[in-house]
Amino acid sequence: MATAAHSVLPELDAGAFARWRSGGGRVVDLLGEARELGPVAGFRLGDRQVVLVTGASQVQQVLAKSPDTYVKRGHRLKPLLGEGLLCAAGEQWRRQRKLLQSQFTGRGIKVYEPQIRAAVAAVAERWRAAAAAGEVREIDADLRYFSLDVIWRSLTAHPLDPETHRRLVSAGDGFAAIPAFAPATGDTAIDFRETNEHVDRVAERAIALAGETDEQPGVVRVLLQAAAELPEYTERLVRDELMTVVVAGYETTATALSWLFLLLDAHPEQRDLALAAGPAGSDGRSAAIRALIDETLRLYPVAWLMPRYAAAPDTLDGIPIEAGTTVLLSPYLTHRDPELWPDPEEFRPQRFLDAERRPAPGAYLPFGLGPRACLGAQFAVREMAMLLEEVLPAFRAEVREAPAGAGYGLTVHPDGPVRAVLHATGE
Ligand code: HEM
Repeated sequence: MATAAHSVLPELDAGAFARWRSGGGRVVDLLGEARELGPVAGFRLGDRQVVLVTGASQVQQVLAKSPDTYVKRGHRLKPLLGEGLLCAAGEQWRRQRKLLQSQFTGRGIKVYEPQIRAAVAAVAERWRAAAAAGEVREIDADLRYFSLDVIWRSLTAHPLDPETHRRLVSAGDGFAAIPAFAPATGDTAIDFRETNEHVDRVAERAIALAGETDEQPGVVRVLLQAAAELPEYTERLVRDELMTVVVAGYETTATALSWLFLLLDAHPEQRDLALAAGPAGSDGRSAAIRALIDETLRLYPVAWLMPRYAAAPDTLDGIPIEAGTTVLLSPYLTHRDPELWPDPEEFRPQRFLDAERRPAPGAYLPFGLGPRACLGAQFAVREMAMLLEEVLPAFRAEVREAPAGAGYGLTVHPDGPVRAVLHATGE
């Protein structure tokens, strides 16, 4: 909460950034150091002021209460996704969001459930064969395939084909080259031509395939209708929006699922507890599975760093914020704040089952908060839950090779393949 008396921004000393940089440290370590200074803390990048906001009420203020003060300006994905929803701003963003919102409400996503179910069945079939053969599988690759298949089927009513899969995996390598926070690492411009070529071809294919079905799937239909009626919906914008949905929803969901299987491997009792919470399809089982998802996203909120730009002066926690300041929010650091989350490093899904202890506003934000919160949050949770409802009772994934740690790029991700043997358990 803003107070009348102004305090001074606690800042990392001038040498901290230089020391961190020359030591080849990770961005998360620098930010972790800043977080120790308080809920609102700063450091300087050359002549640029950066303010890290991790306190719950201040996060709430930036994202939910004052979204017109703290705006998105540019986006790390803009060279690839152009004016798509993730990168758009101002009035244009508002119009675009309104158009797609109806497709992603609780009711809107019901339409996609048969497509999700088909993608779940394909994973279960692959895992059944792998379990029978005792094969070691890269389950992170299976989960990426699954989340792409879900989006592709939802957009086009067709299963993912090998050509599209190949193009999207290549494009994904282009996205992976994007640093967590470009100014911090000083990286030079990346050449996105090849990635954009893949993205263009995939968008063309999505539109062509969606046109083959009589009943065009929701998102594509809505976009093509807009293109026919509204001059601002150019061919390029339709492409940007379609690819935004694919890109924003693919790696994020797959990465969250990879973390979930790694956490369950380290805490096998949590799988047993979730299955014991009630029979298949019961409310108890659903709530327990939802808690596994929520707790995974608390420890590993895939979009772990969200930049904003102060378009006007403001006060945060009594600290004046000048217009032009870069403001960083980190769900990852907020979710691991011991003042907000007891024993924050522990994987304890039960904390989400206790209705009396709802997180404070601003303390939990794996999907962001406020008007720019994730468009696909309900879709992502539904997709993850439908997969888990099917595969958790049927298989236990025994991880044979786990990555050494986390990579902190555009997403926080396991920094290597997750190799596992699947044991058929057949509930
Ligand atoms: C576990 C999975 C996911 C996570 C953790 C996640 C996280 C996020 C976060 C944190 C934001 C806000 C970024 C910011 O405020 O700067 C966001 C925005 C967005 N997400 Fe997701 N997301 C996920 C899945 C999806 C899916 C499945 C879709 C689409 C089907 C999607 C589409 C979008 C879009 C379009 C935006 C931009 C919204 C806007 O600016 O109006 N996301 N996501």
